[in-house]
Amino acid sequence: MLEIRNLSKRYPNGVQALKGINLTVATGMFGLLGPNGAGKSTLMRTLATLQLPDSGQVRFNGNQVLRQPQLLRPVLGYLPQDFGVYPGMSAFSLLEHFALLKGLSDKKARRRQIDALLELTNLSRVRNKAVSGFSGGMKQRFGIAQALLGAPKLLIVDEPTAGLDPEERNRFHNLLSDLSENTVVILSTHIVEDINNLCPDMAILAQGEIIARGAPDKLTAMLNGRLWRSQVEKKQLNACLARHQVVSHRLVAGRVEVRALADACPAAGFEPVQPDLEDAYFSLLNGHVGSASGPGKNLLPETVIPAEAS
Ligand SMILES: Nc1ncnc2c1ncn2[C@@H]1O[C@H](COP(=O)(O)OP(=O)(O)OP(=O)(O)O)[C@@H](O)[C@H]1O
Repeated sequence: MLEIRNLSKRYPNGVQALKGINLTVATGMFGLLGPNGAGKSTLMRTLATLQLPDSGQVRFNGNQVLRQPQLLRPVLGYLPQDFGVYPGMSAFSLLEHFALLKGLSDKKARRRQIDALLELTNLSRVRNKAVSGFSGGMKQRFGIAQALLGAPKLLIVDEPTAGLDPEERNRFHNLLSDLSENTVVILSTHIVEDINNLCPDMAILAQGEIIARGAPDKLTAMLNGRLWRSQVEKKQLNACLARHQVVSHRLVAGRVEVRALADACPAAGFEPVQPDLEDAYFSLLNGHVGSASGPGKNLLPETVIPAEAS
């Protein structure tokens, strides 16, 4: 169990990256979804004990992580957004190097674990090849192998599928999903589909605040019966944006598909549409529905669990 209480961080340039974050995360896959600059990496680095917040507490299985990071590190796996590798070092040698740094001192046990992780991440075939020459997908799988050294109980993965092709992404998802059975896995991403596919529980982070928390289908359900779709010409888009509560718009075969929120059909040409997580995400981000303090506060449905009370 991971407990985050009142976590705040302001960088020296004045940016307030985290504003009193409260979250409790149990074993399984937890998605942290947010746009660029929301504060996801700041939160991930703080949980990984790589940087300190200005205030707040983090506890993992009862231990105070910020005060005693040495208690978390042996059971922590972290895959950062970008990680460098020593040029020319093979996958095996690099894993051995990380394993030693992680304190896996028994040579036989260490090598057994490295072999198993290379197998798990489908890298046995290239174990003696330089990681610096790997494709993006292979590098990410190597990243997860190093994060899994020491069989972590808390696994933090920051934007893991950016740049992966669909096949690699699928493989990576399956791997994460298998791992989450007895581990707290926190997946931070701006890719809604990744969260939808993988996470039974999630939170949305925007401008350093948790604006919603709950199961993806519960967050989506708050839009049931209130989402409408229409296709308009590009030149009509601005008028449509001005007139309706537009959640999103995208080009479909040269025309613009507009999705809007309304309690009843907003205009001729609109038809009801089944909401998905992306609709819920945009609605919450734009304040059409959601957070207790946001612009849509009077629309707060019971299914959206706002940020936990401090
Ligand atoms: N070392 C730093 N010094 C100053 N400002 C920073 C630093 N790191 C991050 N920030 C700022 O803090 C805010 C949150 O950044 P952070 O990288 O945590 O967000 P993010 O959600 O991970 O975004 P992205 O998806 O783009 O990586 C941003 O405004 C960013 O510019």
